[in-house]
Amino acid sequence: MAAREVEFAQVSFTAPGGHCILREISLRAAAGTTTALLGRSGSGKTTLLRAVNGLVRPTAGRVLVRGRDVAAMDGKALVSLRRGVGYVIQETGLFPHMTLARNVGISLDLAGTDKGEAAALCLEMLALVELDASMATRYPWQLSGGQRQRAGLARALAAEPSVLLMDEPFGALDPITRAEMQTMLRPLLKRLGVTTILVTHDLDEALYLADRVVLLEQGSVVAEMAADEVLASANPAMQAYVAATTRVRDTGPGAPGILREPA
Ligand SMILES: Nc1ncnc2c1ncn2[C@@H]1O[C@H](COP(=O)(O)OP(=O)(O)OP(=O)(O)O)[C@@H](O)[C@H]1O
Repeated sequence: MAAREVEFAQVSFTAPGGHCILREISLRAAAGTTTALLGRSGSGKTTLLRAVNGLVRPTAGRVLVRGRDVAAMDGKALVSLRRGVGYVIQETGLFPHMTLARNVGISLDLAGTDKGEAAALCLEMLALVELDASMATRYPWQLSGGQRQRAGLARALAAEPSVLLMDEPFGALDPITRAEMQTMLRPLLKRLGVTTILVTHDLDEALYLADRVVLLEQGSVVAEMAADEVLASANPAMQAYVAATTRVRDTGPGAPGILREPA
């Protein structure tokens, strides 16, 4: 069986006010696979994702990254964990006062990488996400949204993480740029063999990028399956999600491709 890079074991999280946000979630992400977290707004996707890098501490259960319990980690161990766990968010989190080269190189600086080597690695990272080397001297505000997302991804990958967390990374992009990003990302994730957990509201994105798909409702997992099983799934929650988010779906050869209302 493939190694389990990330494992949630009976993870619950109750916010200080008593609001139960995650309920006994048990999931496993095998090394090198991509798992998409789907679910309506407020279902707990981001909270679950942030439990992997220790930004959220479960009130019960354990989150294991490569077999190590994140909750048991102290300051130093957490810093080292986060170095191995890339984090990409919709707002990119790029530092506005730093050029792309510095933004991308920041994890290398922190790791004490030699300056010349870091500069070469930055260019390598930009090439990896298909950004021209001339972008290295630009500031984030001198880039388009799609270029900023590529830079955010380059920064996350620079530290060679074994786990990559992506929280609606392309949510703010226009459909064409979003599709370009997905096309770039899919082979890249496979090539790097990074274990990815992706939060998305976009079913097509989940089906295109992920090996496994998990559906959350009110903090509980209500469906979990291989991506290629989703459209034909007999799981009522998954069926309802697919129906509610789909207006056009090619149902095979000769499909009319016309717009239809969700059931
Ligand atoms: N630290 C916290 N304290 C209190 N409530 C919280 C906290 N973090 C999240 N919540 C609440 O937990 C619920 C789940 O939030 P979360 O951001 O995980 O959902 P989500 O599925 O990612 O939503 P979206 O798709 O809109 O980003 C929401 O009701 C949110 O208001």
